[in-house]
Amino acid sequence: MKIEARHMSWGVPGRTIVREVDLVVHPGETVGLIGPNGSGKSSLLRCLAGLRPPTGGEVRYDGTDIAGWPARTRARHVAFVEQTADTESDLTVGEVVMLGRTAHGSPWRGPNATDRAIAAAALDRLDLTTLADRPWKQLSGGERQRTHLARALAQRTWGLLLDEPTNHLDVRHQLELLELVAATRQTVVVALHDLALAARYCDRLVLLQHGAVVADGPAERVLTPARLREVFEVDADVGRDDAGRLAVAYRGPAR
Ligand SMILES: Nc1ncnc2c1ncn2[C@@H]1O[C@H](COP(=O)(O)OP(=O)(O)OP(=O)(O)O)[C@@H](O)[C@H]1O
Repeated sequence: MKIEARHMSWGVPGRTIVREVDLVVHPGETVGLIGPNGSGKSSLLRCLAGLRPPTGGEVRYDGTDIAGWPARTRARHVAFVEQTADTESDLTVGEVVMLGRTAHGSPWRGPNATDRAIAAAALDRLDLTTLADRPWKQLSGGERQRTHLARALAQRTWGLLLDEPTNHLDVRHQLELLELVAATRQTVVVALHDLALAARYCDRLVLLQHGAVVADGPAERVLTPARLREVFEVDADVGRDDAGRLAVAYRGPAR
């Protein structure tokens, strides 16, 4: 599925937060959304998910403007894992993952055998099978984050939008999650703070500054020392490690 923003803006009264973004994410592509705190990554993802109607321009799925689409229709196209998740629910991990099937079933019946099999596979993929019966609110931050990704996978959509999915994860789970994301045939937009991981696992990087796209392309073109200084306000060396992967070494905050 192709996900597109066309001259898309979003804001609150008196303030434009996402500015005339033009973005095309091709079917199967993994695009990394990077930018400093407050640059508009979460806001843009919420617009792409259809949770915030743009104040200008359009969001399109496979060329169709999604304005006015019911939530259930959107949920059959795109799964969204937000940065902050509710902690008050009494559901078990398995039940949270089963929520991913809601958009596919009839509201008058519970999950069927197919739903159960899909949810079990998603739990297994995120290494959560042994936690399936645990109350979700008792989990650690990283376990909760993996549960939300499992819920999103159980949704079986062609689009996947992820807002900093690695921020609570230990190193092994970060790498496993990003390998999974990079390997999926889904169209993915993932906001990431770790620039080296973004460079390694994404096909392309889109850099936001003050709500506008200031660079869009392969990591080696986007992550230049000059741009890291200008946008992230850090002095950094960008090179290649022994395996040929892009490496970013920070010297410190720009002075
Ligand atoms: N509903 C809102 N009302 C007012 N301001 C908002 C609203 N949502 C976001 N903002 C502001 O818009 C800016 C962009 O926020 P957003 O969360 O999109 O940034 P971000 O790039 O995801 O940041 P971070 O890296 O810190 O998660 C911030 O200054 C934020 O305070």
